[in-house]
Amino acid sequence: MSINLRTVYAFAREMYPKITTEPIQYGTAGFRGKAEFLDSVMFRMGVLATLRSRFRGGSVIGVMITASHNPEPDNGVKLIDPKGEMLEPSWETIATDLVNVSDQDLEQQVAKIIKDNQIDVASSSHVYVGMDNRYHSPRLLKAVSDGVIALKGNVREFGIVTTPMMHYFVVSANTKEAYGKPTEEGYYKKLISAFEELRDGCLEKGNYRNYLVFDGANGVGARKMLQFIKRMNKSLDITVINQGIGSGKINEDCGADYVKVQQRPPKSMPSVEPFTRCVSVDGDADRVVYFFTDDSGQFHLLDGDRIATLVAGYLMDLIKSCEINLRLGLVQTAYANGASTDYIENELKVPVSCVPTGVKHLHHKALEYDVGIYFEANGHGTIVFSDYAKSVIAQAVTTNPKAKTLLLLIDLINETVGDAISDMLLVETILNHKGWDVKDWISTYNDLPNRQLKIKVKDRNVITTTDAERICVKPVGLQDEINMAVSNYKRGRAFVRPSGTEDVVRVYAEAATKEDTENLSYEVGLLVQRLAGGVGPELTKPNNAHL
Ligand SMILES: CC(=O)N[C@H]1[C@@H](OP(=O)(O)O)O[C@H](CO)[C@@H](O)[C@@H]1O
Ligand SMILES: [Mg+2]
Repeated sequence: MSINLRTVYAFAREMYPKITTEPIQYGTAGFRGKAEFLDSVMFRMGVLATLRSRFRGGSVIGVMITASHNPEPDNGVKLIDPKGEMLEPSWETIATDLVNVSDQDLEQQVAKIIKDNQIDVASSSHVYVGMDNRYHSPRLLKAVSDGVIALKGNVREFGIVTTPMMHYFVVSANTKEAYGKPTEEGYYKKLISAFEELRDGCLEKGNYRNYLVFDGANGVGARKMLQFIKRMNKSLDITVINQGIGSGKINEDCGADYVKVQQRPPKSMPSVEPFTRCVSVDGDADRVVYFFTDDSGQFHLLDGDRIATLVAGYLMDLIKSCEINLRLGLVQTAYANGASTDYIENELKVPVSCVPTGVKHLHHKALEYDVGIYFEANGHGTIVFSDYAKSVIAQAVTTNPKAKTLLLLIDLINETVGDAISDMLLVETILNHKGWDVKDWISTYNDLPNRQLKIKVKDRNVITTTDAERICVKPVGLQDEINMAVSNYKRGRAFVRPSGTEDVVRVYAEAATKEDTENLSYEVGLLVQRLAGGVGPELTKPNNAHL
């Protein structure tokens, strides 16, 4: 097979010209931005995925087109490596360089990647591509596929799928189907069979009821949940809201990010019995949070930290009862509620570590344990089992029937990446086995009140951080001022960092009371505006501000 790089250049210039010189960076979760500027980025990512596949000996590389929790006009793209991990960091730089060169320099840049990485361009290449349900996604998917075709790679289009489904397809294909069948039906079948076997016909137990409300964020998660319901043997009774039909916009006033950050139910929430379990996922269904309203109308959130602690407690007990010895560990980020970290360390007595934001960091750290549980507070996470853990569990099944539950859990969990639907089915399994309702679940510890703010600044990269983003290094002096502010609040903690997905600086604050939290976040927000070049509107002063 011969490849003429001229064709790539001609293709790009004719069909996907670069229409902006604004630099774009491969961030926390790939490239993100306004959809109208992304055609050339998509074409080039198709090209890069093809090269990456050749570099990895013809293994399947995945490309997912989505902007996850971002508003509807945004879109984005991320690459999935052969084992289902996020793209290797050194290739993030290659990706950034490739999308930022001019059309004229594209041919030379592609040649450079081939040369630097000694890629055999005549070898075979396989790329899987999928997209969320944004109206501009089909156009962008075509651009990715054209990028693959320009380099004579093989492309398989999966249409509208969730991000975790794409990870599952890639791993299934690269393990020659040992992980599952790389099809939509294969995915449903794997999860549903494990879930139903774990229920074993027992749909309600103790305080656990079989009913829940599912907020699909008007995204792909809603569509897929409806497909799950069709295939499940009534093992869960689910009402799906924000299905993405009609006028609802993706993530607008609904979905996991809205519910977590605003700390309130989606605007379109129907009236339900107090204490009904409600679930919200984000636009590409890789995050999940639970929430409920009590009998006085008060909203309560059960976020990623709650899911992580529930899973850790349950798995620890189960492993113990199987009489096997496995090293279990939990990974969080700085956004984890301080009360959850205390609970993990002091009550569960499980080792816990803190890493920078972004699933790639959490996943990597979790691989150090036999059973590694990782969740971002926003509900993005999963559990990974080492090969050693899997063999010990498989061995235990021969002598202890309880180990069968562990084996089924491994099938239910999408180990490749955080998966909102798989995580939800896991939580439902655990609550069902324990006979727990949301009151039992939330009573394990009390969250510290917390608040996140987004601050607009001229250039968010003036902020740099260290110690898993908990300490701000630049601008000089900002951290000292934050420390001073924090010292005035009981159980106070605050940090700032530039977002990797939005053009904002994020402020996080927690403290013993809601009032203190509001004040602390406001104070730190003002500090960022003053010392890091704030350009946004004046911050709203909390009612009780003492400043
Ligand atoms: C505070 C927060 O929720 N940050 C999110 C958000 O990253 P930022 O870099 O903070 O924009 O999007 C990431 C991708 O979805 C997710 O991994 C991360 O947790
Ligand atoms: Mg997402």
